[in-house]
Amino acid sequence: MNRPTGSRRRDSGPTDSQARTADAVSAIRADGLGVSTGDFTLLSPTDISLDIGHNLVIGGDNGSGKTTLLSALTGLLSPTQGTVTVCGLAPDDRKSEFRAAVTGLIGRAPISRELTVAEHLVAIAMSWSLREPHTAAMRQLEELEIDFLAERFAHELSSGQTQLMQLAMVLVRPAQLLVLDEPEQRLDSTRLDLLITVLEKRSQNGTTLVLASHSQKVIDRLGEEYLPLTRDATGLS
Ligand SMILES: Nc1ncnc2c1ncn2[C@@H]1O[C@H](COP(=O)(O)OP(=O)(O)OP(=O)(O)O)[C@@H](O)[C@H]1O
Repeated sequence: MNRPTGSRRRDSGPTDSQARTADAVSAIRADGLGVSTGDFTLLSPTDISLDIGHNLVIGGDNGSGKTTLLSALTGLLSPTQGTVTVCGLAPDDRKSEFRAAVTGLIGRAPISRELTVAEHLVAIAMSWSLREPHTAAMRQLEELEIDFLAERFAHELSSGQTQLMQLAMVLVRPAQLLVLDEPEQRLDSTRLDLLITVLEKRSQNGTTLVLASHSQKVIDRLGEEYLPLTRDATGLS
C-alpha cells in the first residue's frame, strides 16, 4: 500500500478561510486507489488524504505509477480499484464543475501552429471569462519570464521554452487544485528556481499543488506532504 511518509507542513498552515473550506471538503481523498490492466499493475493501491491549501509531491522510480496516479486524480484515466474524490468531486475532466476546480499538465498540451504564444494564453483566459484576457496572458508570460516570446508561434520554441509556455497555459487560468507531472522537465536550474518560486506564490495564495517530480529541489521546497510510490511485485516485468 502506498501512503504519504508524513507531514512536512508549513509553519503558517492554511488561512482561516482555507481551514473552513477544508472542514467541508478535502483536496484529495483516495482509499486503495489502484490501476491495473489484466494481471499487470500500473499503480499499486494508494491512500491519500490531503487538505485544501496543502501541497503533495509524489516521487518514486521510473515506472512506479506517478503519471498513472495523476491521470486518475484528473479524470484522464479510470481507477480499477479503490475510491477517489478531488475537491469533493469524482474526477471527470469532461464535467465543467470538475474542470473549474482542477487543472494540470500531464504530458504535452495540444498547441496550434496557427496561434502565437500569447494567443494561446489569451484564448484560454477568454474561455475562463477573465476580465482582461490579453493583460492576464502577458502577466503570466512575464511571471515565467517568457514575455519576449509572446509573438512567436508556439512551434518555434526550444524544448525548455515549450515547457514554460505549457506551464503558462495552465497557470493563466484560475483553479483550486493544480496537478503537474514532472514540471522540472527540460528546465535549466535558473528556470527551475523561477518555477518553484511561482508555484510557492500560488500555494501561498491558496492553490493546492499536486506534483510528481524526480527533482530533490522540488521535493524539498514544495513537498509539504511526500508520497514515494513503489511498484507492487505484480507490477514488475
Ligand atoms: N497505457 C499503458 N498500458 C500498459 N501499461 C502502462 C501504460 N502506461 C504506463 N504503463 C505502465 O505502468 C507503469 C506506471 O507507469 P507511469 O507512467 O505511471 O510511471 P511513472 O512513475 O510516471 O514513470 P516515470 O518516472 O518514468 O515518468 C509502468 O510500468 C508503465 O510501463
